[in-house]
Amino acid sequence: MLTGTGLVAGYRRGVPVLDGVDIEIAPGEVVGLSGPSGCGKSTLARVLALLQRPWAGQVAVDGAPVTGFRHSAPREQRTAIGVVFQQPRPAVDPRFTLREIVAEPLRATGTADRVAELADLVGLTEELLGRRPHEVSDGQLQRACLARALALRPRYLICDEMTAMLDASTTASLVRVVEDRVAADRTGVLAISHDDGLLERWARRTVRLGSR
Ligand SMILES: Nc1ncnc2c1ncn2[C@@H]1O[C@H](COP(=O)(O)OP(=O)(O)OP(=O)(O)O)[C@@H](O)[C@H]1O
Repeated sequence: MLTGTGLVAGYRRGVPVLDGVDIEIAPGEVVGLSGPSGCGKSTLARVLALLQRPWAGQVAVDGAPVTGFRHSAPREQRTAIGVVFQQPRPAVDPRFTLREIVAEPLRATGTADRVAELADLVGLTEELLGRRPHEVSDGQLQRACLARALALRPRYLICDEMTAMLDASTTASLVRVVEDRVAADRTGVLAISHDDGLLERWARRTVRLGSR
């Protein structure tokens, strides 16, 4: 279980964006997260992905409380949680090929086979893997970002508006990739979206963050 308990987080002193949020994502479960623009969905995503330290409250991964965030997050906990953001371009190094982007988390273990397997999973051809971000579409780049997020077989996956910039067919295809991971590996998913229709189809239950 990936849990957040009593989470308080924000950017300006004394103005919390999250003010006591509780959330839990079980293995094999897709939890939707919706709410008006600015209510803190991405902030919650970053806290649960261990990329931002909450001011108060606790994140726990499979029962183990998280003590460090960002670079001080323990590797075992950091790699248990994959994350995909809305905009793929700021999330990648523009000098890398798609192959290098997908292979980034694998550098320590270094398996070329795994890159081929991941590319196949998300529908990237060998030819696309050789291109750089400016030579591919947003949808193709987002496929690479999803493959990168799945590279280390995370137990939890946070999709922060992953498909908001994409057309209906690419959206359906990426949602299918994630659904397959849920079915095959019992990955727990937090699916953040403005699109209530998408969450209705995708999530077993949806948590709504209030407006401020
Ligand atoms: N880096 C930052 N510095 C200062 N304020 C920020 C920062 N990031 C977000 N905020 C503010 O925190 C609040 C919550 O932002 P957040 O991105 O978490 O909301 P959201 O629900 O994901 O919004 P959206 O649906 O528009 O993406 C907003 O008022 C936003 O302006």
